[in-house]
Amino acid sequence: MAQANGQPVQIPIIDISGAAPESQVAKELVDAAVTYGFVYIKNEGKDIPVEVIDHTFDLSRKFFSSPTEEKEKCKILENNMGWSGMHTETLDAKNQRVGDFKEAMNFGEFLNGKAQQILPPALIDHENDIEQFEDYCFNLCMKILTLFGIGLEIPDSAGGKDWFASRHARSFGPSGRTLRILHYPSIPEGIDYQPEVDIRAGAHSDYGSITLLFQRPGQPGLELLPPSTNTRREDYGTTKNWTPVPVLPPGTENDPSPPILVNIGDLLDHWTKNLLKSTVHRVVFPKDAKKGGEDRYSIAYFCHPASSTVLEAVPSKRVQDQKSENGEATTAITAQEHLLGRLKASYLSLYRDDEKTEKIAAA
Ligand SMILES: O=C(O)CCC(=O)C(=O)O
Ligand SMILES: [Fe+2]
Repeated sequence: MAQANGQPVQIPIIDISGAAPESQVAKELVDAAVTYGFVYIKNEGKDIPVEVIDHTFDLSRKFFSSPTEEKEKCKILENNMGWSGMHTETLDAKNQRVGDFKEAMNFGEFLNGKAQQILPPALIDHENDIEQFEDYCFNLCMKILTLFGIGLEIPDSAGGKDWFASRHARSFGPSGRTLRILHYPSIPEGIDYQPEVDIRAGAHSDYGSITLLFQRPGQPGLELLPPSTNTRREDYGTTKNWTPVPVLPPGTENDPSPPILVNIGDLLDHWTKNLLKSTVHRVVFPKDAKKGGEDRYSIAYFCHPASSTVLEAVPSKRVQDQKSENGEATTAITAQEHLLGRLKASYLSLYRDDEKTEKIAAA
């Protein structure tokens, strides 16, 4: 396993399919979230059928190989839905020379099975499939959030195991939930590629409560900074603490599909007073990238509580015993305020004025 600061980093692989007692699984999940902010969920197709995942990757390939003029028709808007082309995002502007070597397509929430955005020609006939995949992801997130309720020992009198999950329920209204397909091309011939500064997705942490990440065998590139290394942002470009996150960690090589990675986002980190860690990660080119190599495709599902959720104190002793970063009680803001704060910090030019901010909030 890869080393960071001399310490082996071994992200746990957890089977949540019911083979092990729930309380044990919940404890392992919380421990992984506290130590690494990342955990692998063993994937034997019980929560999301393997063919559904494979089909979504097929659709992703179909979309990204469609003509640019078609993709332009669904260009990303201030509501965070749509297509963003190569180099349009720069996730770690301090340490990057050019924008990310990636293109992505964001799907916002579906309403009664219908997308609330323009779908590109390549996907227009697959609205149901995409909605079905989104639904599987949502249900898996609810299961994981329930396990967090158990693992953090929220008393039944305070809402118990449903405490987190219920605040994510669709019936509570809109949320920042986003399904994102990503394509990282291999390096085109003749480009002035500089491995020290050119990166597929710059260092960042995710914004929501939890993220699901689907990867493909033979398409590595994800790396994380273990929270224990306390790496400073200004050192992201040079630090040796970056640790590869393999697509197929030992023991999963023969599974029907790679494990699904789950990572904690900034909102859940904030909500739990930094007990569960929102870990910085990035996507790099393979070491021999100059020789071409495979394109990388991944799918991320960013789960958020309902926008109106007040991020009040979590009724868990373990969370309450946690000192806030500034030593004071965390002010209760809403999920929506939290997301807007993070979006504004990252995409200042896009969220320049309050009018746009309100549009996003209403989305
Ligand atoms: O593509 C990946 O493996 C990671 C993507 C990611 O971190 C993100 O979109 O937030
Ligand atoms: Fe991410």
